[in-house]
Amino acid sequence: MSMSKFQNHFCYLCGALELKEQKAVHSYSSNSTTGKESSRDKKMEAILKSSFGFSAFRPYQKKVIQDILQGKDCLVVMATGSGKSLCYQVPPLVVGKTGIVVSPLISLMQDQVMALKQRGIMSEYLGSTQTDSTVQAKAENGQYNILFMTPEKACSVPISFWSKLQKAGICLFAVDEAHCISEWGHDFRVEYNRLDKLRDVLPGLPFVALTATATEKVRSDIISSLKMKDPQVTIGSFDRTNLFYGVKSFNRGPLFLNELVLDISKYLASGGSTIIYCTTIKDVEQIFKALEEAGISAGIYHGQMDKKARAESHRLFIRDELQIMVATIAFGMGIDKPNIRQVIHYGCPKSLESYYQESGRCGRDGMASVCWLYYTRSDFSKADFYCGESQTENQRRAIMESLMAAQQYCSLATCRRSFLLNYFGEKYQSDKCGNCDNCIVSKKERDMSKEAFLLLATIQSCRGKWGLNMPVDILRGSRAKKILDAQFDKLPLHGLGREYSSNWWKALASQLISQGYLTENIRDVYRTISISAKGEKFLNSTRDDCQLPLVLPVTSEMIGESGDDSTLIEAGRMENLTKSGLSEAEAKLFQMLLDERMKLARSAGTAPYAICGDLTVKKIALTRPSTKARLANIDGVNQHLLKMHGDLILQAVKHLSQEVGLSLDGECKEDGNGQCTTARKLYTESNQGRPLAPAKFEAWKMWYEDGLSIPKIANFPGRSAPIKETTVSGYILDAAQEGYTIDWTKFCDEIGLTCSIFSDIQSAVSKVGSTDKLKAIKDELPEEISYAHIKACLLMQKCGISPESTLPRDEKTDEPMNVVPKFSGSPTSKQQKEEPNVAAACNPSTEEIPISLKRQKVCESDEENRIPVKATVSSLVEWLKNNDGVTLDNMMQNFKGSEEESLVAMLNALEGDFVIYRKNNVYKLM
Ligand SMILES: Nc1ncnc2c1ncn2[C@@H]1O[C@H](COP(=O)(O)OP(=O)(O)OP(=O)(O)O)[C@@H](O)[C@H]1O
Repeated sequence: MSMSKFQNHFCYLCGALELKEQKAVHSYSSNSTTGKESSRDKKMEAILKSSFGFSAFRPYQKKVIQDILQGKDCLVVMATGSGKSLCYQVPPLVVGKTGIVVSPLISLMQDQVMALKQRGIMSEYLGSTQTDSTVQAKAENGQYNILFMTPEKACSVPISFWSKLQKAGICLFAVDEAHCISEWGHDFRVEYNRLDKLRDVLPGLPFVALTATATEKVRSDIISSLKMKDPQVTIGSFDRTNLFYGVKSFNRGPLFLNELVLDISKYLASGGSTIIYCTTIKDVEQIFKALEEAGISAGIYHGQMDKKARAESHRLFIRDELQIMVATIAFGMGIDKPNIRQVIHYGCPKSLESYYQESGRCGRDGMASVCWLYYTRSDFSKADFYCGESQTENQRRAIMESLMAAQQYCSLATCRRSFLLNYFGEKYQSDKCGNCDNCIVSKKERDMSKEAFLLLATIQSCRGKWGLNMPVDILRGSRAKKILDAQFDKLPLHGLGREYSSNWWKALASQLISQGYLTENIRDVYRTISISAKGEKFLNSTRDDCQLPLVLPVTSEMIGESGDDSTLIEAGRMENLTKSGLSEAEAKLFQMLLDERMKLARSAGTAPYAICGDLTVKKIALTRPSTKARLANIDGVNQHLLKMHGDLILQAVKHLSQEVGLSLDGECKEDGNGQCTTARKLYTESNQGRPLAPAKFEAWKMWYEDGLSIPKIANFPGRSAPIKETTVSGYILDAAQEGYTIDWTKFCDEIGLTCSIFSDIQSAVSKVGSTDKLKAIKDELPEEISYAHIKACLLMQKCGISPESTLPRDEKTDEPMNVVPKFSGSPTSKQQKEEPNVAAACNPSTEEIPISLKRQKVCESDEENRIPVKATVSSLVEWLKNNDGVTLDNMMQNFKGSEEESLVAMLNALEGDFVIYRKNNVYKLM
């Protein structure tokens, strides 16, 4: 499609959809203002955190997921890296059915399956390279949350596969890279055209098409090809705000190669990945060799390599074993690596469409990343090469127009982002984005009216019959045959522009084209240049004694020539971008944590980004969490990551922070969507008691600090064999005995020690007459009263813990507690206190003092009303069930009997366990 057609289609597309989008946005916001989120919406949000680790949906994601869940067909056109995949990944987890995703490349599917598995999501792919013969059978039984398929496979599996899967449960059929359906798309795939056959096989199933590039023609092709019914069309912005755009002109040769290698070696230190795209295999090999000679290991990828070598190169790059990839654009669509920090184009690409796509492969995780384009003037004369296979004049014109747009982008003196977005039909609100070389480098400007006059006058003399080379050569005083033949050497202007290079004059011409003084015309694969009406006006108004000023920016190609020596600020340097917002020590820690992640990925046989994203590592470096709860609250940390690697990460954070001299639980300086708040110390070293046996200490730590329940500790993964729950509760009691703080309310709640059991144990002790022989006491009691109950009861009395405010009321009898003073001796003043003891340590120095407990009626309702309500883990969860979305203040209002610290401890424990999650300091149930 020609550039102008492309633009027109795009404008139409955006215009036509504006209304629909506005409606969607409106209905969405009015829903949200009612504050009544449906339970499905709540589940979506909970899954976003627990499975993906994210605290907020990106624009359009929620709307698309809601549409899919309502069974609607959807067409989603959103920029590369905007998060389209999440739109088909969340619904299967919400409804507990399989989502089918058709994807064009096996390598792409394998990478996605790898990343999903790291999130604990059941996922597999079916395609020619699948070696596990059980996958298909498991798939049809609905064992996967997400099943990827090549289009060939989707069309060739027997109908029985689909009918079985329908029985097991299927919730969507997604077609990724849906532009492959259309012959107008840039990657047409015949097999995609046969997917519509599945419409009849899977009636009523929502079909979801997703792509990053779709003109109106492609969009309607997708809709009709997939027989979509009244699809919901969502079009996101094409602005990749985290990408820096920069352009540099260069001269081919060893000098520039040295400069490039030097630049690359600087980037290496920052740890990010780089792709260098070349326009020819020769360039790929040359750069690869230059890097190799400088001792920099890089990957190489081009169409003439065999399949195996290409796959290996791809694998090493994806897994961060190689930081740099030098490639032709054959290294393309299968790149799903979110942490590419830099894409360099060595040579101008053939169109702005391909540049947007290729450069868009960096920064998919949203972190600051850079796109540099290096061009030489000779790149712009490759039209006949690109037109080589085109059949018609129209096709050739389209290719020429695309190349001219890319050339215009290179020569631009104004905001590059604004130019790019305008080209794709999206209006950019401002003249300056502040994140491209032209916006951040203050360019020198000067009056170039004299030079403009010379150039325009010479072009006028050529009468529009020539391209730009001829007038430039005339000005430079060339005596080439073509000049002599045309007698241009006789022109008075001949040789008047010798003081500037050809490229300088061409750079001036580019500016005069973009300002409308010159016009480029296409004639087959040739371009000619002529004066526009504006240019003529300028020429006519200029006389010897009076020349109107024409102030133009000195572009990078002009720098260094006759007075145009303005200095360019080094802009868009990666090392500055990735480490922005980090202090020197934090940057060091960030790098160390990236290395740790690499080790973890190697041992897990996966890619580092699949463990967790760079942005998450950066947030860990900024906040340095000391507990699982704090780690869980970081954006990007999901339940699976915490379970599999949480302990290792916390250990690494602890010792690496120490190494660089940073304290734990630092404040996040990034906005982080409210993720990073001031840390609160829950306990100090002095809270801890005497040394304990490691197993006991570990059990206490997991229970009290990490907030795990007794059954969870007993069955904690990673132990060679589970231990008994009674052993765990025994360990915790031993810790309490040694002076370690424990939350008695929580403990009694977990072991089921109620008022009436407590009372029964007291009677038994009284009957036996001593606390020495536990067995004798046990024998006096019903079977269901365990040793743990007896031990806890005795220790509570020993530690002076008041049972009336600690123990839950007996559910069966609902009777008032009848605690009879059975033990002899007199209580200490501490023991007589009626204040609740929530998180109390047993004072190890306390002598065993038999105590006499007062007879009380604490469970009576009037008494209950008088005593402020105190939270237990279960009562807190129950309350959150009915009051989802509450702040700590709300909780303190409700549980007036609980100290803030105790509430925070419980919340942290629940958060670390992924029972609840916190977003902007509002707590919600998962
Ligand atoms: N809500 C979110 N919050 C934070 N990060 C997110 C969110 N949604 C997606 N991401 C991250 O954004 C990155 C890009 O997402 P994704 O791969 O889905 O992009 P895409 O639109 O499919 O891109 P492409 O067109 O290149 O395939 C991934 O690293 C993903 O984990």
